Amino acid sequence: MSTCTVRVALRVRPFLDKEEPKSCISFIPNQPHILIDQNRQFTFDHVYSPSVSQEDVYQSAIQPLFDQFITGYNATILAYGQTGSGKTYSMGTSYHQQDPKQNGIVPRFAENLFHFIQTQLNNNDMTYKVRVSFLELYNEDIIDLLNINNTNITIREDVIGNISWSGIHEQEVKESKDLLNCLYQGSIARTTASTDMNSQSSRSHAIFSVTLTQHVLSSKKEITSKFHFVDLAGSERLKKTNAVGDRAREGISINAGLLALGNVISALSDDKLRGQYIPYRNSKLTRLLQDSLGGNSQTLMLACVSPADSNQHETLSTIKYANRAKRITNKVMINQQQNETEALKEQVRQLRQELELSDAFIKEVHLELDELRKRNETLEAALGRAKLEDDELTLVGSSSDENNHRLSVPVPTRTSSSTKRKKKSYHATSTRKRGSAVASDRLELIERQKERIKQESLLLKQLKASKEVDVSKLISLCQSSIKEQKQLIHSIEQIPPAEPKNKRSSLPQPKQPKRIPSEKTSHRQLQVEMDRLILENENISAQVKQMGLIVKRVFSMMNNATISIQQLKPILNKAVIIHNTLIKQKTNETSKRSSLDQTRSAEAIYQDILKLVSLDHVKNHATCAEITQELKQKKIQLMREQKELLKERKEMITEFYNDDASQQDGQQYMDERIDEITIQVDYLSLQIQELTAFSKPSPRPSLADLIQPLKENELRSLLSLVIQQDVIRGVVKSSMYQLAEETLYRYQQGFVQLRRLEKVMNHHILQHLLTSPTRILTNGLVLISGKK
Ligand SMILES: Nc1ncnc2c1ncn2[C@@H]1O[C@H](COP(=O)(O)OP(=O)(O)OP(=O)(O)O)[C@@H](O)[C@H]1O
Repeated sequence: MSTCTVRVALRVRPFLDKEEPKSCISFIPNQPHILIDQNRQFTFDHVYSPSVSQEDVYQSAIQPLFDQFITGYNATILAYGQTGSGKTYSMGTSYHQQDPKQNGIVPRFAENLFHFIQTQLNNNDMTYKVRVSFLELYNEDIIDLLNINNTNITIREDVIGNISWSGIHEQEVKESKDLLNCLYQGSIARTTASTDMNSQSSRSHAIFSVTLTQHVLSSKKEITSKFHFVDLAGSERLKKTNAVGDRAREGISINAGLLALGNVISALSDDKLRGQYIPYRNSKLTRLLQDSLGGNSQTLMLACVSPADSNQHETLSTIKYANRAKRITNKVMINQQQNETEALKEQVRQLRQELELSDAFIKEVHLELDELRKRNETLEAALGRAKLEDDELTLVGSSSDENNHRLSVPVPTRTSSSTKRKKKSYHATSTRKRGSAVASDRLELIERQKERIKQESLLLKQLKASKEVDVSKLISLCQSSIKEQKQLIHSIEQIPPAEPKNKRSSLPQPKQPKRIPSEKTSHRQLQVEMDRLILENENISAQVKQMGLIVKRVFSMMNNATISIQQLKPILNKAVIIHNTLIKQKTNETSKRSSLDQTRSAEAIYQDILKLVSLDHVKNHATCAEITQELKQKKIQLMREQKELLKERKEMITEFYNDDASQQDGQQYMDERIDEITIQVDYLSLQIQELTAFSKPSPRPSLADLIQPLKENELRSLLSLVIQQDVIRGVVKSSMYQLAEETLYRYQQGFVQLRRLEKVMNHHILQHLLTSPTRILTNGLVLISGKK
């Protein structure tokens, strides 16, 4: 594995007819630098002026990536820039150019790739397979542009962190023409619309991917590499495009995605943040591009800008964005799949390595265990001595049991030898009891240790005999062994100080016999060790607490509005699927005219119910209300911040009134920050709107209202369903109600789905249905059927 930084190319398009030819950018001949606004200089890997041809761009920036791609490395080109800045033109992902000179990157790449494969035809040891896919990310929905009906796309991350998209339709292509056909077909399906800034503006992010699999027949090696061509939607400012309605909504979603991408780029390019949490999961765009940013891919950012003075703000913003991306480092490797023998050899090598590690580890454990045994022995000896000494002290310092209890002023007396014996045996018993409890704990731990060592040896023997062995089990055994050893130390060190000390405190203290220095040392050592353990314990607790805080933060992040909406989405999608199935079945039934009316009105009711369930009840769900509340608060907070910033901006401008450069800098920063916050506020407004939209309509039809106008047979359809599901549970047969079985089945299916969702949100509606007048009818019907 090697590392490489993200390369950045800046391309300045020519002026468009509608633009006043006043430029905000100047170039330094033969140097990859640009000057914007006369005084701000930026340097990139490549800088292309408007006169640079498509061919030159390809040769200088893309060809090196292509060369890496055919060697087995993943590659990505990210076209970024404001709307109308030339991203699609440069990538060639949308237009079928009449003039081949105008061909963009993808058509040139296709030519290049199949030319390469052609040149390899003489090599009988190699076979090549090319597959393409085309994804669109529109309003946070992933759309498969080569199979619009495909809704199964998921993003996965494997154990070593590689990202793959599964479920996407991949089309195998045999020649350049096929590849371009897929590109054009997908481009047609891509969402474009006219905005004030571009008559053919891409309103979504699009990723066209080419996968090359090279098969080496002799060694059965397989090398698979992917090339992603990412055409990001325009990074326009909403105000500037005069976008309203759906366009504004798209704009917010686009900007939110780009903002998340910007945050990932910032996190990856900030040296201080390197190795820390990268917010890939904040949007689908960043999740899809995770490998291309900081992952296993050679990446080129193609930053497209307009030279027009009127676009200076956006141009500068794009340049700054690209400037940050320069600092990202990716970790790249050839994606090679070995044949089975090689894979097994590799596995054996890894196992050997693990075995060596385990061996060393077990040796260490044994050494530690020996050490512990020795310490245990020393401590036991010390304990024995302490016990003896305590017994002696007790004998010297206390009177008989009787005297102890009877005398208010205890008189130290010299005890007879029989009392002494009694006393000695009493204390010996109590100390023994205490000691034996601790000792039995310790013995148990030692026994367990022995047992574990046996198990470890067995596993080791198996390992040596090359039998299949669970290395992780071995490691876990060793780990628990260490844990128990710690417990053992703890148990040894936890032996309470001799109890008589406390007893003696209320009695006149006899003269303490001199302690042997070695014991003092051992007690001191014990104390030091205990202090160390306490400190260690405190440290661990602090770490656990910190982890807890992090987990809490992650949970709270996961609980944010976007994710909650996403959690709700599948539920709503299910409702849509049920609805679609109904419509499909309805069209199949057109011949059955007699049942059509009934189907239609029952279906309308069913749809209304779905609406109530999927929208109203979702919106009114407690969690949803909480989220809405949180969002509202967040919005208020952001609006406050927005207000503060505006104030700050005003003050700053006044403060730097005499200093043009500082004034512009401050204004620029503030504008960007305000933009970011505006995007967030817009986004939140939209979410709040979505969440609250359906709780407003008045008067809202209740289920009773819905059921009221039903004809008898329609009511029966609905009732039979309720009866089937909730009351009789299959005892009453559908034929009793003269319902076409198909109709009943259909409704049943629908309600089964609703029933599944009941736990989440649907309780009220079913409750209502069962307690409404239908309940009485239901009971009546049940009575009639005589099957109560
Ligand atoms: N280097 C260039 N040479 C000639 N014409 C260009 C160049 N770059 C862009 N254009 C023209 O500028 C217009 C806008 O370009 P394009 O549609 O590629 O922008 P975009 O960045 O993809 O916009 P959006 O994000 O809205 O899709 C098109 O008419 C295109 O032909």
